Amino acid sequence: MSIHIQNVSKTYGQTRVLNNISLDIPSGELVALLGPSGSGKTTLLRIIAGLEQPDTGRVLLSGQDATDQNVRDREVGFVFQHYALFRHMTVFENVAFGLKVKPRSQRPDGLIIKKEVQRLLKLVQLDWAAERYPAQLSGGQRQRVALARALAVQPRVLLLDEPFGALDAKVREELRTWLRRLHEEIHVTSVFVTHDQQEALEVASQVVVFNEGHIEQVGSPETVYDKPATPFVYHFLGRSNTFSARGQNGFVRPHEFEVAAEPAGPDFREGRIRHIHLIGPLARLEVEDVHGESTLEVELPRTHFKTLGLTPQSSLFFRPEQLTVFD
Ligand SMILES: Nc1ncnc2c1ncn2[C@@H]1O[C@H](COP(=O)(O)OP(=O)(O)OP(=O)(O)O)[C@@H](O)[C@H]1O
Repeated sequence: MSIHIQNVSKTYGQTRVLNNISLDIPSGELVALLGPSGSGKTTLLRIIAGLEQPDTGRVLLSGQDATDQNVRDREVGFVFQHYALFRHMTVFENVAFGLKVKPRSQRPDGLIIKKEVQRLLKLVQLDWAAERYPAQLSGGQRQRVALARALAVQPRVLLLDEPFGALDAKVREELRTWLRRLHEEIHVTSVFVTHDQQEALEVASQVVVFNEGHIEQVGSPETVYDKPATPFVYHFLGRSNTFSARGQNGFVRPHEFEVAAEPAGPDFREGRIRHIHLIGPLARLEVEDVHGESTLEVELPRTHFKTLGLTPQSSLFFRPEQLTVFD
């Protein structure tokens, strides 16, 4: 199902939370709403769901105006950060819930419900846990149950609000890959809210970057990272240094420096290493620009770092491989 947001604004008290937002989400996409805390992502998600009304503007689902449509009639599935599973019900009963509470005329019979729940539990790789209670599962497993439960009613769109927000880093990473694969399998239009750049870039087919109630840029993960439309997008998507070269002011990412232990050419600058952080396969260096009086962050593969034989206080020669300049 496609989603069209047209000129949506929303104000709470004195605060304009969404400022004339327009956004088209084609059917079958997996879209990330990415932005800092308070930028309006959740509010937009709730407006798409029908849990919140926009002050102005419209929401079209499959081309039909749904602005005044009830939540129940929109056929959306919801997954929140804090898995709101029923604690007194087994995993099976949790997933079956949405089907069992349907009006009698639409309710599938018991055997069909059973088959459907088994299919969904297989899809989220939890068929072995059907008889367990939520308390007997890990956080990541509970989120997968929540997803299976949301899918049970065959939503036309799946809305996820920081679905992995409460989980630890390793589990988050596993679930990202898992969500992307699941989406490839079921292809339901999905929108998820995150403030984690890595998560958005890894999982989504399209990323929508929010800032203070407006959209800064919409594009594929490659586009928003490689061709940021604004300085805000550039800074939000990764670490950056302010840099001037040949009379131009711009930005350089820490990994975009060419580095050497000796002067290696006329446009190399000299710096002094202040700190060395070894982070897994990377070496992150804090480097004081000898002439510029600024501190820069320089990142290079740890193997390369080793071959240079650098120590704290050594000199380092560097030049940007590219300078990103905004007009
Ligand atoms: N029901 C409400 N009443 C009043 N203010 C609200 C309400 N809901 C949200 N806000 C305010 O609207 C702004 C945007 O909130 P929203 O939850 O959409 O942001 P967000 O980008 O999703 O942030 P986060 O990542 O922290 O959830 C915030 O300043 C928030 O305090």
